[in-house]
This record gives sequence, C-alpha cells and structure tokens, in this order.
Amino acid sequence: MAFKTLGAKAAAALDKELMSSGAFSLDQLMELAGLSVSQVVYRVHPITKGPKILVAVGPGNNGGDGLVAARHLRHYGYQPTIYYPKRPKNELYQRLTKQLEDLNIPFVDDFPDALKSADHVLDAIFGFSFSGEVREPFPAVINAMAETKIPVTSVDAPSSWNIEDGPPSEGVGSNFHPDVLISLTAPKPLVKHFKGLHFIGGRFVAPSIAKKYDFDVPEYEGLDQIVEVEAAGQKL
Ligand SMILES: NC(=O)C1=CN([C@@H]2O[C@H](COP(=O)(O)OP(=O)(O)OC[C@H]3O[C@@H](n4cnc5c(N)ncnc54)[C@H](OP(=O)(O)O)[C@@H]3O)[C@@H](O)[C@H]2O)[C@@H](O)CC1
Ligand SMILES: [K+]
Repeated sequence: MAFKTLGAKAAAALDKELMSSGAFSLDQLMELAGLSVSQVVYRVHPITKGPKILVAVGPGNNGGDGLVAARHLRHYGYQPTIYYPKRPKNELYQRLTKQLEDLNIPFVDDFPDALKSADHVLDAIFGFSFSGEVREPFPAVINAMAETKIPVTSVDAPSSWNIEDGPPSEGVGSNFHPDVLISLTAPKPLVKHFKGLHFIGGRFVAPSIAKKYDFDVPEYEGLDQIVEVEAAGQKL
C-alpha cells in the first residue's frame, strides 16, 4: 500500500484544523508526536547500543516534539543532552524546558563538541514550516549532522530539506542524509528522496479528518505509536 503525502501547506492546514474543529490542544498533539518520536529511537537504537542521545532542538513546534521525546527517553533510561540555541518566549516551550531541567538533563551550547560523545542524534530543528536557506546558528549544526558517523533520526523532515523538493542541490543540507525519519501524521513529499528507515507516527487523527485531507492513517498495532513503512511510503 503506497502512502499519500501531505505538502507543506496541507500539513499546516491540518495542524490548524486539529486544534480548531478537531478540539485538540497543541500540548496534546506535541505530547503524542514526541511520544512517537521516543518510540522510534527506542526501536532503532536500543539502550544497549549506547544511552547518550543528543537532541538538536529548533525554534518551532518541531523543536517542541524533540523536547517531549527527550523527556520520555530519559524515563526509558537514556541520557539525553539538549542543544537549544533559539528559545522563543512561548510558555509551552518554557514548560517543556523546565520539565527537562527538573530531570537534570544537560543543555549545551557547542553542538559539534557534544556530538563527540553522543551515541545517537535526534534532529528536531525544522519541520513542515521550514523554507529557504538555513539561517544562523543552524548551518554548522546541519553540516555536523551531515558529516557524523553517528546515526541520525529526523523528526518529520530532515532539517534543511525543502518539504516538497527534498535536499537542496548545493550548500548546507545538500549532503545531509539521516539514517531514520519519522513522518508525523503523513509523509511529506520530500520522502521520495529519503533512503533510510522510515516510520509514521502521530496516532491521533480521526478517520474523518484523514479523509478530508486525503491521506492514509497506517494500521498501528497494540500500544505502538509508530508504524514502519518503506522509504518510498510502502507498508512493510
Ligand atoms: N499536525 C501534526 O502532525 C503535528 C506537528 N507537530 C510538529 O510541528 C512541526 C511544525 O511546526 P512549526 O509550524 O512550528 O514549524 P517548524 O517546522 O518547527 O519550524 C518553524 C521555525 O523554523 C524557523 N525557520 C523556518 N525557516 C528557517 C530557515 N530557513 N532558517 C532558520 N530558521 C527557519 C522559523 O523561524 P522564523 O522564520 O519564524 O523566524 C520557525 O521558528 C511539524 O513538522 C511537527 O514536527 C507537532 O508538534 C504537533 C502535531
Ligand atoms: K527535523
């Protein structure tokens, strides 16, 4: 079964609809999105492969998913470290940050240096609202993720990739190919350029809303918040 994709505009409209007629709060959606991200890390990188997860957090809701995932991963026994250089004054992000501080999770300023001792990287910098060329301070972070031998899991999109067209043809991000991707609610068109392990998460969409936006809700099993699909969107 091929999974339909959701473009940047449709993904933003769906997000809005979930929080209006869908009656969800952003906190709820982000909690479930972040929970599914934590399950992907648990699946692809069991703690026996090394507990140190470096989480790169961006300024929007993609970053919020990363903060939630870090909290869950800490409770599973991992040792997350957070790189969060641009922190908006939004109350939700401040609360998520406080929750991590209360768990003694370290926040670091030097991403390349933190990468030296990491076992796995979580890319929660940009999601479906990314556009244009990567602005400071993120180019060095994208380059470091592109060059590292440590496995990288991207949340919703490989950060720096155009949501419709995939990796830029040159410059920052052109050589960034993460090992794992978790698409939230539905894959974005960029997945046609993605060759790694691919999951779908975000187990909160009512069938009526999926129908309206013309995408498929995968068949989640048991307690799972994630379903593995082939890179091109075929269910395994
Ligand atoms: N419905 C769902 O499935 C759910 C989706 N969720 C998640 O939300 C994500 C979408 O979140 P989002 O809309 O907040 O935007 P996101 O992608 O984090 O980035 C925006 C930030 O990036 C910045 N920025 C942009 N371009 C840039 C550039 N070139 N260079 C540098 N910066 C740039 C931009 O800054 P600005 O341009 O405003 O200064 C802004 O601050 C989605 O992918 C999923 O992960 C869940 O949380 C809930 C359920
Ligand atoms: K991302």
